[in-house]
Amino acid sequence: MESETGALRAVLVHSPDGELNTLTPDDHAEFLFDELVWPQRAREEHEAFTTVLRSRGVAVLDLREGLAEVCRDKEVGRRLAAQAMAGARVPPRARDEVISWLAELPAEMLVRSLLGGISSDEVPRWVPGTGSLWRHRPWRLLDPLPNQMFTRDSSAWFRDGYLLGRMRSGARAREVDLVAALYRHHPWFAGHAERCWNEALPPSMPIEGGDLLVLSGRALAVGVGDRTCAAAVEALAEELFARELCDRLVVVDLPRTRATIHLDTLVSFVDEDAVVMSPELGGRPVCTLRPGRGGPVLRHQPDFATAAGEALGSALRVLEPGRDGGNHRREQWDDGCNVLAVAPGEVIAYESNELTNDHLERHGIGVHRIPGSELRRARGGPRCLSCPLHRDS
Ligand SMILES: NC(=O)NCCC[C@H](N)C(=O)O
Repeated sequence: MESETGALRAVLVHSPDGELNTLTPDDHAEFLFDELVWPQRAREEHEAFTTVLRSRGVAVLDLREGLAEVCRDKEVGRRLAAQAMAGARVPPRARDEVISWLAELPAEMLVRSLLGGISSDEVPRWVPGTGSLWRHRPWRLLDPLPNQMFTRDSSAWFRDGYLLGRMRSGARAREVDLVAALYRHHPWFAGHAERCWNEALPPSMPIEGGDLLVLSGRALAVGVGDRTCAAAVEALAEELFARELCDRLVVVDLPRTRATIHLDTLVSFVDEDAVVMSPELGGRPVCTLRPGRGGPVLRHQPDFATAAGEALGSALRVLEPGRDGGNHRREQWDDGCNVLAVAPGEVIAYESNELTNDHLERHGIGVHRIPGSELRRARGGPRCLSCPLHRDS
């Protein structure tokens, strides 16, 4: 992966399912959803998204199906069950038995439980250790993963390898275990097991894929804000520079608000030399990190466009829908700036963001408009819903 806009050849997605059904008015915020969504409609919207991808010749791997394939190997299934149970609400004396029960389920059912969560009363009575309170006061034994559909955040590909997310919120931490298992065991990724660029970085330093933009085969842009911390970026720079994978990080300081959780909520590439960008990003502090003898060397930059243009080697065209008037902040909240390029000058966007989409079309960008009335309630757009695995360079 050496760009954000080269013709998209393969992508990892996750079609939402049972994990959306389990949210309640009391806990949706804890799971980083601003509202409850209508699961069936969200699924249909997601299907509309993958239909466009397939119609453009993109190979689509669905995480749910891919995981079921890898869990047919019982050892892999057992390891995933054990990982899930390590953080689950299960009394210690029943843990091994519950792991064995899960590991023996058909692969599809195991995957459904890992994604959708488990209530204690779903565990069959014959599993030893599932005693009295267990039956009479059922509890959520394993939390669901309703944000798994935002495959952008749990991992990100750069060059011929990938970075695994270190998620800021516990509600998303387990997503990474599932993606890591897919990369380790699915035939699509044969030969890539050793290509995780940030394996050595500790989980205590959060970094999420939505904060990473691939500027070129030598440069990344990284947002530091609500989700990704400066320490993680510093460590990432050291790691990538030491491996000589990259020689420039453009680091953008993001506002810490719900509307601006990741860098890609404020900017995405729409063409080789063009971005759609919220005017809010324009005034943010930006610097570059480059390799130096005593560690990464920091240089302040006037703004994102200048720093990114320098990395690209040519001026960046900045399309700012709000500059023409109209209430762009409303659309930014609904992921107007979070579009997925399927080829240079051709993007997928939510249809409701009319001001932004019209602006892009006036500037020569082709826009595939998809429905997103339910999906956008979780604060993620088409870019968030996709993890590109391969693009033309
Ligand atoms: N890259 C992105 O902006 N991803 C969207 C993440 C939305 C999810 N509900 C979250 O708060 O993490």
